[in-house]
Amino acid sequence: MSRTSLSVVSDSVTARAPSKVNLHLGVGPRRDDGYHDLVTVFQALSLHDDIRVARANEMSVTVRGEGAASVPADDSNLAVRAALALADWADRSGKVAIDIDKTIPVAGGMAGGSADAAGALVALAALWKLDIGRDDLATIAAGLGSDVPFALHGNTALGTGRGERLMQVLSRGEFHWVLALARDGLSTPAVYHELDRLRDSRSGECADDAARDLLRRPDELMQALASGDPHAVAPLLHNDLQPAALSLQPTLRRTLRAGIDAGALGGIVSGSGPTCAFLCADETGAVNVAAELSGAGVARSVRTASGPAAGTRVLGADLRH
Ligand SMILES: C[C@@](CO)(OP(=O)(O)O)[C@H](O)COP(=O)(O)OP(=O)(O)OC[C@H]1O[C@@H](n2ccc(N)nc2=O)[C@H](O)[C@@H]1O
Ligand SMILES: Nc1ncnc2c1ncn2[C@@H]1O[C@H](COP(=O)(O)OP(=O)(O)O)[C@@H](O)[C@H]1O
Repeated sequence: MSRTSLSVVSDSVTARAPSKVNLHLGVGPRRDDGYHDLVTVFQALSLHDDIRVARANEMSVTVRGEGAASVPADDSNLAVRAALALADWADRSGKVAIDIDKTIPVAGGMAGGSADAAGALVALAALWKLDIGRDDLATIAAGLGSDVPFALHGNTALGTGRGERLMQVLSRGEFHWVLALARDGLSTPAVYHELDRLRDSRSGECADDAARDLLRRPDELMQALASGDPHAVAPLLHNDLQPAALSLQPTLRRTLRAGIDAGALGGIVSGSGPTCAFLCADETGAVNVAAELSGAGVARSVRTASGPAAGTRVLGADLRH
């Protein structure tokens, strides 16, 4: 090894973190700690955020891109919380400048904040050259939010517990999606709360049998994913949070209908919403559906994306000799 390469120092590292859609989201009754047990199938999508971390004299965060104005630029930013949690694990100071380039809609049900947290963890582990295993990283991630472990993991996975316990799901080929971004976001706790309210108003306490049913593993969907056939997957898309999201934002019904009318195989509210995700037969189909949806005036903006996408990974480091 030459003397030059021995003294190479990375000044900054950039990580890319994916968004997600829940192809299946089964939600159990509210637990005593306020969370809900889930059985969910996550798929990571190509729509991503880039998170750059650089050595600095103090902690700072800047956010640009999609919805940047509504993202906190203080200690409540999930990427800052992630940096502080990792610094604590490594027993070092968290003096870094974090720069987030957002493409994932904020408060859109696509886990953008979780992606930024995962990006900060992966980029900083590389910048600081930490000897940290996947399990420790996943434990720190789960402490930051239920969706953060999946943002690290990527691909397609079955999530249980709060959504933080993951098992890889076999998914063949590439799936093509159209995403209809809404004008206003939806708060995740508010949507879970609305689901509880709707369930309570229907039947009082959730019976044990009914709760077990809600948390059944979606085997048919998992077989369809393994077949790689979007026609088989589309009718099996399911989201228990969808009625709650529609109750809080009734105009989403029109968006869902417009996507199907435009030729999508299936449409669903993504997680807690309000982004609507449409599964299409192929890439050309997705481009056509996106064009028609854009013209229908039912969304703030329309994107195409593919999945499964890789988990959070380092893109590159800026080196100083
Ligand atoms: C709904 C989902 C579906 O994947 O994603 P989004 O649509 O928000 O992206 C997730 O469950 C969101 O996960 P995440 O956004 O990480 O939530 P957390 O920070 O852990 O929790 C925020 C709040 O959501 C509610 N919550 C979250 C997860 C869960 N299993 N049960 C819950 O009841 C709780 O009210 C909690 O206080
Ligand atoms: N880095 C971040 N990016 C986006 N939102 C963040 C971030 N840090 C904190 N937040 C807060 O988290 C909330 C949820 O954002 P987000 O993760 O984008 O949506 P969702 O939970 O619907 O997937 C936002 O309203 C925002 O106030």
